[in-house]
Amino acid sequence: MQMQTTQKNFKVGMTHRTDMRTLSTEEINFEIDMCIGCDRCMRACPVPLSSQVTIADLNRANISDEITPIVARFTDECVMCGSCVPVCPVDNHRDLLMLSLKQRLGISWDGQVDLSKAMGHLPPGWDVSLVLLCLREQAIFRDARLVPDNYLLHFVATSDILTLSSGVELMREGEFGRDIFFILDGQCEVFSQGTDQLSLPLAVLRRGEYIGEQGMLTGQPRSVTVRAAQDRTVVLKVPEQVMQRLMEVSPAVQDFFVQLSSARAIEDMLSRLELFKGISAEDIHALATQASIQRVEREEQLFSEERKGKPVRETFHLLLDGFVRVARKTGRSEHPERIIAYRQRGDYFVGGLDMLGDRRAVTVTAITRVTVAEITRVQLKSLLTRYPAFKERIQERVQLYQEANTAAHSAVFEPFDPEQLQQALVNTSSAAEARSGLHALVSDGVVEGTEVLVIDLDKCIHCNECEEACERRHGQSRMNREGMVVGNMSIVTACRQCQDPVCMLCSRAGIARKPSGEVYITESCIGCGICAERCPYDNISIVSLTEDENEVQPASWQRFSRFFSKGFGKERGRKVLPMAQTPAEPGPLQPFVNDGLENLRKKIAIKCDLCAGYNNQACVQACPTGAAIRVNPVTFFGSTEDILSRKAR
Ligand SMILES: Nc1ncnc2c1ncn2[C@@H]1O[C@@H]2COP(=O)(O)O[C@H]2[C@H]1O
Repeated sequence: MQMQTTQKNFKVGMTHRTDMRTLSTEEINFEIDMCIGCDRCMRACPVPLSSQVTIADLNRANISDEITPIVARFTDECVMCGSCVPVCPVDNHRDLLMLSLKQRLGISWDGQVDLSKAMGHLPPGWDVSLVLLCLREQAIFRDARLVPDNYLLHFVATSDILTLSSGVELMREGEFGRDIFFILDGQCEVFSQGTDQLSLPLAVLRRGEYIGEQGMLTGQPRSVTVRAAQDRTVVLKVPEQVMQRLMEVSPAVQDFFVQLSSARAIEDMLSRLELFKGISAEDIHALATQASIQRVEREEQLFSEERKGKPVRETFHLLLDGFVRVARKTGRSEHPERIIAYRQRGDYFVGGLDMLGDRRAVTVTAITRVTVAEITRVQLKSLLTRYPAFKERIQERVQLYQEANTAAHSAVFEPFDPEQLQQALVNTSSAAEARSGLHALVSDGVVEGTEVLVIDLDKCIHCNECEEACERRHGQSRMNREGMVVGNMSIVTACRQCQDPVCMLCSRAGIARKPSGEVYITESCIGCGICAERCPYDNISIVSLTEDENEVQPASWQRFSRFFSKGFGKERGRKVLPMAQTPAEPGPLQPFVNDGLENLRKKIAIKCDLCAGYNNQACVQACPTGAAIRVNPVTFFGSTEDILSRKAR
């Protein structure tokens, strides 16, 4: 028996696992010896194909070269959710055994490519080699040693080739979308929506350039509108998961792509900021390309008081996306930190907020996943010297920040207008109460949502109609009306449709987002539970589609399916399949549908999708007193720029 030892890249779709390690050959043999063949792991496995594979097949594959095509496919489809581990009576690490198989088999992009779908959409006169030639014009694909032809072929095979007539819209400003578009031929015009419905032309993009990376990387709505500017403009529309897969199999592409894309995002953001008005396009371009980018995870610090005096204090930090908390240590054990402010995408720090202030450091912590650009002291100083108006604006801003810091000593979040919260229907008895409520909203991440369901407790008669209507419509209630109480409002426990939903990091595209913002479960979902684990707010549940968790009965899925196909848009009690009731765009990823295996699905995720596909929301509609309403929490705050300009008035 010859075991291959080559270690292939195995990161794909597994960013949720931080506890992975490679098993040695001795450990693999030990684990297989321990296995009693009870098959409980296979029954717990959510991958539909697991019904066709036995544990004996997997054990054989683990210790020999006997790998059947179905075991190879199952290994590729394993999402490393870990469902197999807790059910094992002998405490085997079946997940790590699957990992070792994945390593031995390598990535599926090394294998054969099925180009039939791509061939069907080629424009007249085009062939696959021309598509590859055009893709090689993209800076990130230029080096064939980093991205071999076979990877590009897989890339094309799992994407869509579109041929557009002049004027056809590729994306609209403000809509959500996570696909990226590579221009293969022709050109596209980029517009920003000005006032009075006037479009402001920003740029023309040509073959060799790409569009839509900001939505893909940050989850934010499209920053501009893009239309084809020539007849027969040919673009490759690449789903997020396919781009992620390419970046994972070729990490060098990832570094290059993130660097290029961040430079564009910074340039875009700097040229829109009031602070940078009057600075030349060349200087903004130079700042953007030289800035360094940092990805900060939830609850990690961007910088802290302990780093006082370190270079960070002289750096300009620009938040490209996400939310942060700005605080200062109190030295008291019961309230160790005092929150001074919350900052979001587009906000910035100069020398850690206090360059000209009391020179005391602050601690800045990510509340959500954050991307931050750092502009160094040298670059900043050069701007301050060459642009007096910029220097003046910085000084004004720092002064305002300092005032906000001083106000923070009264234990309230100063740059907040309680009237605004009142307008947003929160009727609190005092401004201080509103402010402490605001702290709760931010700390609990409510502000991260785009659509939050709240219940006005003054109007609520506790009839539970909202939850029951949800259950009637979807078969399972997707909400719990009890949640955090702020003033007289209850923040319902239900999906808030986050700005940058971490649940959407699904390698199977089991969750997608409609252009209008609703995040919904797609037909590709297998209920592996990774999204539920990722959701910081516990707003996703997994339901079994079988009669008995331990007895897999494909027939019950078929029964659900029948109701699904008949029950479009109708309320059918408990029997409706709990996923979006429309063929909502964007749909599931092609490789995971239409292969017949959906009939073997065992579980599915459920979450509130704002009743996608219906013309009203069951909970809001059913409330007899009008207590249940939807609000956009970001309107509670405004950006720091808004807040400071209000203060200055
Ligand atoms: N000023 C600009 N010039 C050229 N392209 C842009 C500009 N601003 C944004 N874009 C691109 O247009 C895309 C719109 O969608 P995204 O925000 O996802 O990503 C954006 C960028 O790819």
